[in-house]
Amino acid sequence: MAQKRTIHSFFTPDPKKQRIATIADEDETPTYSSHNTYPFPIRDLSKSITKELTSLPARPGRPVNDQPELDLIYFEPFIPSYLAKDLFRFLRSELPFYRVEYSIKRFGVETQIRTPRYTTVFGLDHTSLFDDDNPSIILDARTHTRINIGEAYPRYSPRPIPQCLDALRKSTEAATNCKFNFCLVNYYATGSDSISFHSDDERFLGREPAIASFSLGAARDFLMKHKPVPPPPDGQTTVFKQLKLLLASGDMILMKGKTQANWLHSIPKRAGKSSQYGDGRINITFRRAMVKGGTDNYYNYNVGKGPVFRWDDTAREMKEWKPAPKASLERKPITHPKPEKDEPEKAD
Ligand SMILES: O=C(O)CCC(=O)C(=O)O
Ligand SMILES: [Fe+2]
Repeated sequence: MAQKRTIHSFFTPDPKKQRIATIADEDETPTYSSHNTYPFPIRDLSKSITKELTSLPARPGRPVNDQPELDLIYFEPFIPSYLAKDLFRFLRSELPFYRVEYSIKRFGVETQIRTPRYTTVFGLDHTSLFDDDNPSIILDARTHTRINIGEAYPRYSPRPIPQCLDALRKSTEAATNCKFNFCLVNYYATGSDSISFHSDDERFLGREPAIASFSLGAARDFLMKHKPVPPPPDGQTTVFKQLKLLLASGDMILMKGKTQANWLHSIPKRAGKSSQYGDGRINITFRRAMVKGGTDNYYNYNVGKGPVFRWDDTAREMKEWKPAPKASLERKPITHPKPEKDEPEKAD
């Protein structure tokens, strides 16, 4: 059910409120979303920000549908800029990222592909549910009986959407009247990171999928072009215009209807000056996968089997992240079980 919106929610909030609603509220003890599939616990948004997300979008969306089979709603912005800036920094610091490599057959030759951006993903397809009381348990969505995760999802164990992204998912669902069970995140570290022309038209998304796509951080061009069409028998060719939208921090594009079946989109590499955020940009997409194959596909291409990366605020870049080594048995003071007074609490 869509939440009811008040008229004032369509205006940018009053600047006084901006100071109160900070992401990491100093007076609040932080809480975390934890799960056995997460490399580390993921910090939750403060209560005030979580509440503020329920009153979005900052502006109503405008339809962009002036070309054949193009069906977009453009929220400019969905998230007001002061909040988008905090959310960008928060998510960049708190989420685990991956730089996935995989191989595909290109013209019959096995080719190694390195994804030219950092990615991460959370969610579970429509056939299953995380148990609300114990998210390490997955239930069959129809019968609500426990499923064997290793049998149903043999390659990757699904990850629940952490609170910091789930709050935005709920707000997006209320604003669009669409349902989403997946959240994919891209981090473009510099202008050299990109995504090439593609459409999100996988069968596991069902017919006419709706995809909500958020931008945070540096502005980047979003290009759209129509898929090639066979020439009609009368020889007349339709001319499609290519679209170029400069996506700014806080903007959201809802792609729906026939868009994915007929149009391609990309974020090309870009040269030139950095914005106030440096070159970093986060893209968040909410989607709805219908079958188990979709879950496997999303984890395979957005998490993979490689190392975890985490933002390092001193180095100001993503660094490979490794769990802190556990104190090994040999290092435990077996002969003197009581630690010395000035021994640090943690061995590592
Ligand atoms: O970064 C973006 O705006 C687009 C990302 C995208 O198209 C995708 O992840 O499928
Ligand atoms: Fe896409």
